[in-house]
Amino acid sequence: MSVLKLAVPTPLHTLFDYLPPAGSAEEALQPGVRVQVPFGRRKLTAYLVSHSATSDLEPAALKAADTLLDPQPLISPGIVALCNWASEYYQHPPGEVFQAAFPRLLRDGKAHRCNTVAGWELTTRGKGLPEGALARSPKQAQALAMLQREDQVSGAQLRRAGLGSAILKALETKGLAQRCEIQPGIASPVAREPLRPGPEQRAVLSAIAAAGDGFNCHLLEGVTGSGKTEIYLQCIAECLASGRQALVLIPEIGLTPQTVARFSQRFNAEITTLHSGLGDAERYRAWEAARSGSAHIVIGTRSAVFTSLARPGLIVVDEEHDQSFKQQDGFRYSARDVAVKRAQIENCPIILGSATPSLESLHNALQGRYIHHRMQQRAGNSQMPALEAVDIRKAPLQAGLSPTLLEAMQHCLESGQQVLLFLNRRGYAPTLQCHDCGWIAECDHCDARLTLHRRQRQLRCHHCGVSQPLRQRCPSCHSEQLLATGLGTEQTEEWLRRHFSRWPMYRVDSDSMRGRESMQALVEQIHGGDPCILLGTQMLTKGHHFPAVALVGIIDMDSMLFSTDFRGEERAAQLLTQVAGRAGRDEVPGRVLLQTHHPDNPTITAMLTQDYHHQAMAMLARRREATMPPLGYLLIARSDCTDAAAGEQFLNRLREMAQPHLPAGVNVIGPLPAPMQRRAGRFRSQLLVHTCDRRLSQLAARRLVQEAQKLRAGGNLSWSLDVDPQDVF
Ligand SMILES: Nc1ncnc2c1ncn2[C@@H]1O[C@H](COP(=O)(O)OP(=O)(O)OP(=O)(O)O)[C@@H](O)[C@H]1O
Ligand SMILES: [Zn+2]
Repeated sequence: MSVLKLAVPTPLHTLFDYLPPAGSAEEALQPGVRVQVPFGRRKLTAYLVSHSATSDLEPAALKAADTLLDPQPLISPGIVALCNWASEYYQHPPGEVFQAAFPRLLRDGKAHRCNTVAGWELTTRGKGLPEGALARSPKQAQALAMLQREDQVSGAQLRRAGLGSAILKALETKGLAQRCEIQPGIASPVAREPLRPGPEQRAVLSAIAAAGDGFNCHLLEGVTGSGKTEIYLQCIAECLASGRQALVLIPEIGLTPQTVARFSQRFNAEITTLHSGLGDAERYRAWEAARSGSAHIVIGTRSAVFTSLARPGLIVVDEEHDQSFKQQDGFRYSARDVAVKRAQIENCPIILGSATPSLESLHNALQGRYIHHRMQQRAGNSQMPALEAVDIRKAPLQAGLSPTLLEAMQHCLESGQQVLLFLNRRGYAPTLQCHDCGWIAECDHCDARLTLHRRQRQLRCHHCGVSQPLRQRCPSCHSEQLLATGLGTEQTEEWLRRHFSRWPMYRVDSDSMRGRESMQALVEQIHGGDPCILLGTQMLTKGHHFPAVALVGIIDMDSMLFSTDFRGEERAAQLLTQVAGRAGRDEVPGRVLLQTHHPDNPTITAMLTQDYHHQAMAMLARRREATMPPLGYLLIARSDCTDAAAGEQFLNRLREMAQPHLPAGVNVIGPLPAPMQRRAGRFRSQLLVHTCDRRLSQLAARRLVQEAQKLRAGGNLSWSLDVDPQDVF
């Protein structure tokens, strides 16, 4: 008897046993094929993981799968292995993990169709003809010559050459040509002239080449503007030349148009993009191009890491430190870490690139697990910008801007350059308060204040999305003295529009930049190089290359200090280095002004006196002392419930049940309320598990999930386990 072990998309942490569908051939049942199964009263699309000779179920209880949906697996054995690994490592239900490897239409059980194009090729007989044959019918001779030159030619290509189907049919009748299906773009891609690498780039390129095309993880730590993208491009050119595909992961959708443009300028190749902005049909087509091998380069955000490739040859993770690589709900995985595992499984090299590498990757590089490459100079003739703190204690601020910053802006704009201002808070003001009684506008569903959005005359919660009309009076004492306190981008924008009206001003945050097109249009404007003011949140900082920006102003540096999370200082240093790195990327030298009330704060002095690498080394030493990641391992079990007490009770029970099975060295802390305990009307608590050993951490993760499943969380309580969480407090 053969029993199928299936990953069925349910929240259960197990594979399910089914008998093969009636009449299905044994050899068709390969890992990775989709199978439709009866599940309760529903029909679900499941994925075959493995076979077994036996089942723990009684033979009578074993159901047969309904139908085999694919004649052969649509995902490669590497992706099957990757999903199995991820399900185990992240302790996430296998069915949901396998879903990540398929586009929605296929998850829903739709039949698979290739993106093929109808075309023609020569038969064996046709191939045997000498060049210049069929001279008596010139059109047929022309078609023959074309088919001899290129193995396969699409119908459209032939028609463009004036060769209609009648001519091809004539060749078919003579037994010289036959119809075929061609995968578009399969022709070999051509790389256009690369830039001449500088000395540092040359060293990196030859070190990467020397490591070979088997698995190796390269950490490319290169200061902002050092030309990391050029390294990716040249490595991709090598990969394509050897007939393989490259997968490039980037942090955010906002970056796609620019990145894709840089790649398509360099390569005459099929480039496909995968990101959350695609509709189901588009996503399916892009996925199919990657899977079938017709796309040479696949560029995508987080979830693209699970996309099957026909001939994987290289993986690049750009801005590898970026938090958006971590999925924060449902299947909580780190796309960067999954990518490294994938490269190992597929036995291909991977490049993790950043000016501000995560402490995890840096640690791995220092331990010798990754090959470490550094570039400390900017590419071409540009220099690293100069950083200065602006002490704003007692300074008269206008919309958050000090006289020093205003003067620098004026000077920069008048000399024809662009200014970039960074303020990581959207809206007009983060707080609305009654001056007479002290009432503060708070969200009814979250432990959070409402942000004032003045233009829309709304109060909005940035955590649950709820909004309400702006009130005229305090609901508590009816006073009209409502004060907007604190500063958001909308407020600074309003002021700048009045006082710097000579220059165009662009606000870039998730309120003003809805959709990919708006960002793309703006990027083009900025590249035009005319003087202007850019004001934005971190959306503006990520990886953009704006050659004309000469001044960067960090309006509220202090909001980046004093985080309680253990990753707080790492994030602040990364963000600041990235923002500062937008300045002076061309010939004009850059200047960065940091406005602060705490000029002597150690984070600020470190920023001013050391580069990111040195700060990171000091942070790593502190992590080592505290045995925190990457020198310790964390898990968080979370509960989420409309009833605060029930959630905490659940975690208490979980702790009691798991504790006796946990070996020494596993420390369980909590349950404690989550940092923002109430969010969108639900109360969140958490249990923190700390160990100094990855094996122990994995053991604890398995045990927690086992016990949590026994607890059968009922009603509206849900729980989750987060392996290698991003935030703790
Ligand atoms: N070898 C080279 N010769 C001349 N110019 C180069 C060279 N390499 C890169 N550049 C140019 O330097 C600029 C910065 O390069 P790039 O954007 O790749 O840097 P980066 O390291 O990716 O920066 P960031 O981390 O800030 O995104 C680009 O305009 C690029 O064209
Ligand atoms: Zn809310």
